[in-house]
Amino acid sequence: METTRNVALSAAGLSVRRGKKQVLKNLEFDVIRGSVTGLLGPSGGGKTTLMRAIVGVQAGVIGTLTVLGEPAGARALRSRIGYVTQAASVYEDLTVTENLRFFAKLLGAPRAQVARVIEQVDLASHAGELARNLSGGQRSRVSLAAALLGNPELLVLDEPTVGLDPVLRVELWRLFAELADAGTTIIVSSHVMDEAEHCSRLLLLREGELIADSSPEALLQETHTTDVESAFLELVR
Ligand SMILES: Nc1ncnc2c1ncn2[C@@H]1O[C@H](COP(=O)(O)OP(=O)(O)OP(=O)(O)O)[C@@H](O)[C@H]1O
Repeated sequence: METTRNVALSAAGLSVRRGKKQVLKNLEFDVIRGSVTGLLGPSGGGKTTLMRAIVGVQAGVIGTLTVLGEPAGARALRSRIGYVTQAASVYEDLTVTENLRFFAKLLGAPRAQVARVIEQVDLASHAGELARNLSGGQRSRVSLAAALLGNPELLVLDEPTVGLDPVLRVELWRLFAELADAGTTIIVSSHVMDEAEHCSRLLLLREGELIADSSPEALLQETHTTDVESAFLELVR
């Protein structure tokens, strides 16, 4: 049994209805602080909806969802959570540094953190470039850098590795591991099953249901498979 202090997230009887459709169905899980949890599953499975519920921007949430000891959506959580959506939010006519200075000001984060977060996402050589001239992957890293300002305790990242080349992908996973080692809890979604190996814990969502809640190693063992893609296929058979 985990102590409450060690639990970053706790969901019980968590359901979400969007329009006529029930898109999350009675989810039950805990996430331990300082872990990297992968939210995996096919498109439309409910990953983004679950992330939106965790950060408190999803309507129609039923059940219990406790985040860092507070009910999801509580005002006190705003500065404690960093959220990166699939669509990068950057100002086109500002440079990378100017974008981050702006976000630091909004958050009340020290300006001195700007250079650090730019370094963390490997954009130092592009710091003076206008956002409009960046590639898609570079823009999404600006959003990630903004989410790192203020040292949030929980990072919620929706498909952060989409559009990145393999080298950058590996570097980003290394950064996530370092942040987790330092105590940050990370929830990261992906529909690339291979990325599961970088997570300490996997939550597999399919059509709104949690079909696995396991470590990558245990999942492979339980399903007698050698990769997460095959494990997933085995589970849905
Ligand atoms: N605004 C909305 N109104 C009604 N239903 C929605 C809305 N947005 C998403 N849905 C439905 O909710 C379900 C889950 O969508 P969600 O975006 O959470 O899935 P996902 O696993 O993140 O998919 P993807 O990997 O494609 O981003 C889908 O069936 C989708 O059609």
